[in-house]
Amino acid sequence: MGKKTMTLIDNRNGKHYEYPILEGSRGPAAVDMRSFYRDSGMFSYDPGFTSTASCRSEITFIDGEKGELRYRGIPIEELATGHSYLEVCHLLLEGKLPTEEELTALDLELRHRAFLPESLVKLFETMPDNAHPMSTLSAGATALSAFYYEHLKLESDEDYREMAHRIIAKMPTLAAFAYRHSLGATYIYPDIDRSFTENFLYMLRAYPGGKLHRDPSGPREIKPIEVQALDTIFTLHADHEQNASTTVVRSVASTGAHPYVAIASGIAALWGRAHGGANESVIEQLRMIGSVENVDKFIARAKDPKDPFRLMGFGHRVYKNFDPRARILKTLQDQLVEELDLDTELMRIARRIEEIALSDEYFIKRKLYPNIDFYSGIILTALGLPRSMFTPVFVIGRTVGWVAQWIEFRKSPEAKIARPRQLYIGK
Ligand SMILES: CC(=O)SCCNC(=O)CCNC(=O)[C@H](O)C(C)(C)COP(=O)(O)OP(=O)(O)OC[C@H]1O[C@@H](n2cnc3c(N)ncnc32)[C@H](O)[C@@H]1OP(=O)(O)O
Ligand SMILES: O=C([O-])CC(=O)C(=O)O
Repeated sequence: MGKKTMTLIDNRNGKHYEYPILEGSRGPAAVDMRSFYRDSGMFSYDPGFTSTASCRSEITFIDGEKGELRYRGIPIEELATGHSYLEVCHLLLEGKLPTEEELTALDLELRHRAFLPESLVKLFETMPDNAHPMSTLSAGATALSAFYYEHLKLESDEDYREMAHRIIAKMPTLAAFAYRHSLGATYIYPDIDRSFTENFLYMLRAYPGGKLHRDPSGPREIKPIEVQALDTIFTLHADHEQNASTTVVRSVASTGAHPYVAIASGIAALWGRAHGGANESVIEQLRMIGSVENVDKFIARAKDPKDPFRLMGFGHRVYKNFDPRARILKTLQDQLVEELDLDTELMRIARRIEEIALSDEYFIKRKLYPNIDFYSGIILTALGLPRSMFTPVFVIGRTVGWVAQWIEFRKSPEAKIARPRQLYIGK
């Protein structure tokens, strides 16, 4: 039996084009549309890429209507409750969860690679006092490309692994140094005896000499429950298919640039309020709302088309249902409320917003639900992180996703330079 084909018609001139139906496909995407666009000279106009797939990927699956998320086929709920962030890193990079030996090897490798080249540390000194940690972090990631220029040419799987592990391991150190620089505080170097996640809290909290103490007004002991909560937060942020920052990472990859520069570009893209920067804005907004009694007033503002005010942490391009990560964070908040002394007033405001929004015609019609950024800030605050470090935490968690997507792109036989067309409307 011959291959099945589909006929597409260019309705500008009635010309017919015939293409083989892709194996296993159903519906309108059954043929490779690129052939049609190429042969007919047509292209689609899709600002914001609302319905354009830029790649095929095996890494992350989202069903936005149902509110489902899976990394390499495993539901996020299972990963967040039953596996560590390092296991998730292995899963994303290698396509499977690690054995015990593989996990130990990855853990040791990341501990050893957490240190920054000493002269890179001087870069932080060139930044203005009070620089936002996201500026410094993005500059630091770019600078790494100069120190590890050899990663421009990757040949073996081992080369790819080394490149990936190096940047994943160094990102918490870059973020912690960026933060300490913004305070004018002495840098605390990674402690090889501490795990990936604990080390980050340690580098943020310790005094020079590495001491931690129980003084509630100063750096405090790191509780295992804090490490576990932050580890879960890293897992929830680890990947999210072709979001804006990952799209930037893949676009930069498509020109053949250094992987660490692509990741620095991802950091820049993540910073904006419409994307990862929303986690910082949510807390600002909850504080601005101030009390449960004021919630209605701000909901009314969010609905007013003439008012630019938007509810931060609400809405998502793909989820037309509750973001499953927000659900997990909400449960985590309930579990931590006593032990971590969460800000219950902010929690009450957040829950009231959610309650009103989910029963309001405006939000229902537009399918606007809380996203991951809505609930993360309250937990991060209880962990002692200032607002300016919320998006850097997102960066630390997401670095593995960016790297995995970069590698998938570079190894794909379909990889092409990212180069959309435009509709010219000028003279
Ligand atoms: C990790 C992440 O990146 S998750 C996203 C984090 N960002 C935020 O939380 C910021 C607030 N949310 C938003 O700005 C948007 O919902 C985005 C950027 C996340 C998604 O944007 P898009 O998919 O392009 O949706 P778009 O902006 O077209 O919104 C669709 C409609 O919902 C409304 N809407 C979307 N989000 C909100 C919101 N947070 N508050 C009030 N109204 C909203 C829009 O005004 C628009 O209404 P209209 O149809 O009457 O014009
Ligand atoms: O997928 C998106 O558009 C944004 C998002 O939730 C993420 O990057 O985690």
